[in-house]
Amino acid sequence: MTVKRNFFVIINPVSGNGHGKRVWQKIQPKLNLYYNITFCFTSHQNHEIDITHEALKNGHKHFIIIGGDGTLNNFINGVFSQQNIDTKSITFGIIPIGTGNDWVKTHGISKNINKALDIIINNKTNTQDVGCINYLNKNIQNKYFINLAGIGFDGLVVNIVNKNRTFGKLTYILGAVKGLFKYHFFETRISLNSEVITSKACFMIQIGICKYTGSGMQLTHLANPKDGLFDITIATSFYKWDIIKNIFKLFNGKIVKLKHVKTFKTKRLVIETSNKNTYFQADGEQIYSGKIEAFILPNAIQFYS
Ligand SMILES: Nc1ncnc2c1ncn2[C@@H]1O[C@H](COP(=O)(O)OP(=O)(O)OP(=O)(O)O)[C@@H](O)[C@H]1O
Repeated sequence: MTVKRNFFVIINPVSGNGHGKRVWQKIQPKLNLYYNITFCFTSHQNHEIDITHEALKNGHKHFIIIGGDGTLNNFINGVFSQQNIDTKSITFGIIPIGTGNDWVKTHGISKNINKALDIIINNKTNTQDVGCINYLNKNIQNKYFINLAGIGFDGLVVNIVNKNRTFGKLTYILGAVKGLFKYHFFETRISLNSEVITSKACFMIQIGICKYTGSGMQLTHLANPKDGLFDITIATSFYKWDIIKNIFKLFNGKIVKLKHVKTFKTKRLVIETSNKNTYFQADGEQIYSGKIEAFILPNAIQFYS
């Protein structure tokens, strides 16, 4: 008789408009056939971090996340904010039930619950880079991300979307439309690859590991999650009309070809922004603003895909 492996399941019951509980009831019997399961529902925002710490302390190394990009991001932050367990020995799979589910798009992980579950059961693992944000002028814990971090317009959209996610797939589009009436340019100074880039009218900075954000937009469409490098996109002087005119280019990746958009590859950068009301986001979760250093941890996570 083969010994069943232990898996720890984290379920966000409010993710993607509250389907978590139902999805869990549906897949629990199948999971029990293959694994010894311990599970925990999140009860408040960022609870995933404490749950992950506790599970790792209790010897768990294999995880299944039932949630969206935010739930996954909090799990990753739980993994990297502890020192007891070697992060490279940890594996995770995802059942994507969120609103945007952008990270899974890069890796071709199905949004069909049964197919996503089969990917975990097939036991084939992959690795990718992890981004780390270090606050240089504030005493705030590092923030980790596995998809994209952004400053400016997309940070504002995340701020809007996090207040109301009741519109399903349209949530991010409606957030972007609302953002059009609220955004402002910010002043920035970016140091990367021995170069300094300055702008008095920056619209958005993207720090990409993967390709998709905001429910399918491609702002770093050449990103390779395994090359040890960030894909940086910097858009300046983008006025309302420029956004409306180029809306389709946001989704097909051609946005990076416009004259106000510059792209770079780097493994480290430092960003300073002037305006206190400039929003920052990581994997669709709003994070603190400030002077930041972002650097990459090459192939630092192992997941089922
Ligand atoms: N019980 C809870 N009550 C309120 N918020 C919670 C709870 N559990 C987790 N959260 C928070 O919900 C947030 C959003 O979760 P998640 O991103 O997975 O779903 P989503 O926003 O619908 O999907 P996506 O990010 O893919 O668009 C996360 O910040 C998470 O910490």
